[in-house]
Amino acid sequence: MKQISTFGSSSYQISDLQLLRNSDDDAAVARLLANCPIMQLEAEEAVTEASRARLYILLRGALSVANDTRTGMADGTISKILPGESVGEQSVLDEETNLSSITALERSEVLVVEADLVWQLIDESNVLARNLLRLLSFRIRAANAQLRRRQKLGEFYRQLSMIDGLTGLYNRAWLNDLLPTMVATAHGSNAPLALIMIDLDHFKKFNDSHGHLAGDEALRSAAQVLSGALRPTDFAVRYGGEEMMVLLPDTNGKVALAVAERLCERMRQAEVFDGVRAGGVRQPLPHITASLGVAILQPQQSEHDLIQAADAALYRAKELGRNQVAA
Ligand SMILES: Nc1nc2c(ncn2[C@@H]2O[C@H](COP(=O)(O)OP(=O)(O)OP(=O)(O)O)[C@@H](O)[C@H]2O)c(=O)[nH]1
Repeated sequence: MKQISTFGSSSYQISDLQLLRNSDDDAAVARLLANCPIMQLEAEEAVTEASRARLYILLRGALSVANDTRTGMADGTISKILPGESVGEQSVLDEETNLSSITALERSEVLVVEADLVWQLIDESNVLARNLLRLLSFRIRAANAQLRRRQKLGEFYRQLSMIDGLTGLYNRAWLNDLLPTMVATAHGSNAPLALIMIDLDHFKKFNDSHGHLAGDEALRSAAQVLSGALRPTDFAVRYGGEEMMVLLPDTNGKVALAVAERLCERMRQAEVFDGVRAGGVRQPLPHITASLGVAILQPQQSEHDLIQAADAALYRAKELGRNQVAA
């Protein structure tokens, strides 16, 4: 980076500098800038002493600015600065180190304005203050818009991380997040909460006989039975390998048992097909069955104990011969 002239001895005009455009008195502003150096950078050359609080106004070429490279706040944003635009306003206003790293994308010429002079310009000509306010307001709006986009994206990924990839049901992370709240809500409002634990029968044998991929298809069919048979206020969760769970808010024991019976029947009737074969023909596989255990949240009961109660009921259904419901 080498000095090639000063603003006063160059042919650049105040109108070339966005931050100083539309002043009442260009000549007065030009006088203040007269001794400011114009530095030349070769392509890929970095601005030296970029950390000093200074204003850099690009006159020719293009700069790349990577934000906040050393604070850990770096968000990977890289901006391209074009002639007339500036870098470093924020650090001058904050009287802090400039944490951007500035590099020339091609041979460039940069006007360097020291922080003291920026303040003098603000004091003596309100054009800089006015343009700075406009610029900062634009940046706040852009930053807010970016923040909103990121929040949306974050929420999207958060929700995605709560869904089981194979079945599309909620996963264990969702359960850990939501069940304590559901239990607390039920206790708080004295409303019943039912939990049905579902486990496919002899699933190991199914896998062994038809292959793991067919087993996956069976899990998907079972999940479809659950999602297709529930009210919008109910939730179906893949609890573990071939264990699933249904949560029914505002549902008493009698109704929960009826729902479990319905699920058991639909599970029995669900068709499972092999994966797509050559020629597109999908082979039907033997039907799967499931055992279901029903539990209703008792006063003072924790979510952990509620799950255990449903698990114990499921165990009884298995003991009684599988393909049935127990409470
Ligand atoms: N295909 C497939 N199989 C799975 C998946 N998760 C767990 N399994 C299988 O599910 C089987 C569960 O077997 P077990 O726990 O012995 O129970 P089971 O054979 O269903 O017998 P019972 O529950 O007593 O009726 C195991 O063979 C697991 O490998 C999965 O995502 N896909």
